[in-house]
Amino acid sequence: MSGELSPIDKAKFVAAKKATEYVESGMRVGMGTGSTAAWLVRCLGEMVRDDGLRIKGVPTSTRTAELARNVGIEVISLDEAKWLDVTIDGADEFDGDLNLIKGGGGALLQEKIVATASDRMVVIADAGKEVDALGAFPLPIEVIPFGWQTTQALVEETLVSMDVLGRNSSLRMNGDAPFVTDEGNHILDLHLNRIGNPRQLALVLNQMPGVVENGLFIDICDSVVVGHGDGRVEVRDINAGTVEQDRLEFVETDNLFADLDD
Ligand SMILES: O=C(CO)[C@H](O)[C@H](O)COP(=O)(O)O
Repeated sequence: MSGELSPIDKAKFVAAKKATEYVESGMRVGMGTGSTAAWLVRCLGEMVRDDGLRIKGVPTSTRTAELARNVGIEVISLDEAKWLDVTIDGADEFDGDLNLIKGGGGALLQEKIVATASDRMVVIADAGKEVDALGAFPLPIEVIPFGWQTTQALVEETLVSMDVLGRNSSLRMNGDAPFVTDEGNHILDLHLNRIGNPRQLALVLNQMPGVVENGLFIDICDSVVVGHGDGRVEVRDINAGTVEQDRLEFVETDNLFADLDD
């Protein structure tokens, strides 16, 4: 790959690299979706090829499955794995209770199923993803295509009645057509600004007909590895707060960049 990585990509890389410490040979590993999770998959692929790491990976999207196979990770389905030792994934926002907004990449449904089927969920994120209160990032909800506009109206009406939303949601697009998830559904992005009670909102959303899943991950994440552009990383733990601070070097290897080559 030509050119220097941006500070944000370095931050994502060091978070991902640090999180590989949660992975040992023989484990079944859930692998997230997005640009940070892609660094994790590349790092694990390098360890499989160069260090003899033996893992079975369960991807959370077709994109991640393709990348994992390309870097030499054995890919199995969640039903083959049945239960996972650890899932490592990115996030769009995390708060002080390690609750998350996910789904910016549109893979929230598989991501939530996989994370919930894991002994441990580790989030990897650059420092800019940390917030006091969730909601500045638009909250994605996955809805079935049938009657999606009726579902959107129901969601908006309900949220207005809860004083959460001023009728501000949008259908996610992919060019001129609605974005379609791996499950064949659409995504509505809810522009909320600030979510006062994420736990209640997650429950309310999932009770609505037509809503398949929402991007609030409540009480699912166990640890967050926060990366900085200068190589510093911090590990936050749900029970123990910040448990570790470290600094990693960014080492460019051809293997790591194989899928990024022009
Ligand atoms: O939830 C996700 C995909 O559905 C991603 O983890 C989230 O959008 C973060 O992505 P990135 O690492 O590219 O910032």
